[in-house]
Amino acid sequence: MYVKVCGLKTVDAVHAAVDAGADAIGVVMNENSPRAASADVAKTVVDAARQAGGDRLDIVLVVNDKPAAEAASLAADLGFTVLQLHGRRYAAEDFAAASKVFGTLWRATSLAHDPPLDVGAYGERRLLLDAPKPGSGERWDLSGLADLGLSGEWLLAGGLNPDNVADAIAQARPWGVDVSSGVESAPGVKDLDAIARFIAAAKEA
Ligand SMILES: O=C(O)c1ccccc1N[C@@H]1O[C@H](COP(=O)(O)O)[C@@H](O)[C@H]1O
Repeated sequence: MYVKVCGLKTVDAVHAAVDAGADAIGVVMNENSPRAASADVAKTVVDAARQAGGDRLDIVLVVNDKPAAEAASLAADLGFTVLQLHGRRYAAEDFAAASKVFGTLWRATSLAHDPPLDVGAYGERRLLLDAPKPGSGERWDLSGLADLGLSGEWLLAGGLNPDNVADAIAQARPWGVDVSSGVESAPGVKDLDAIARFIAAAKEA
């Protein structure tokens, strides 16, 4: 099981995730998020992630409030390896614009937005299915997901935590999982022990 831990802002959190076996870490650069990282913080996290995780770790910039081409330039300038364009504001033409500037794109969406469900529909490398409110920590209805016939490299997100991730995997059968609020002690503050527990639970599922 591929595991991404999102919303990291500190070097300690990067080390906790990498040491526990995370496959990807995410940094949110979204003004209204409790996890919003400045450019300086993002650069520090990216450098620590590169050093700790080497080439095997995906280092993901997450945005949902910036024009796609601007987000792509930011991802390139700061040294990210993946750009996650999150939410319904990003249409196929936004992915086309971003791909001129930056190589690896992920599309994050919600079933509530009735998106195309085939991975790569907008030229993205991976698809992430999230709750309607990104980064809210709210659970959403996973029943029926396994019947949608999703295939390929898609990640489940939204309201996951160390205690529910194994059940969520059994129910939805994703290729990977993604967590943010569920490994925090307060909004924007990562709980290093919860990060390790989440990764262990997902990998054992
Ligand atoms: O975390 C945020 O604040 C955020 C802001 C804008 C776009 C996406 C954001 N987070 C993404 O939401 C998923 C699920 O979060 P949670 O586990 O339910 O809190 C997270 O993996 C991020 O990719």
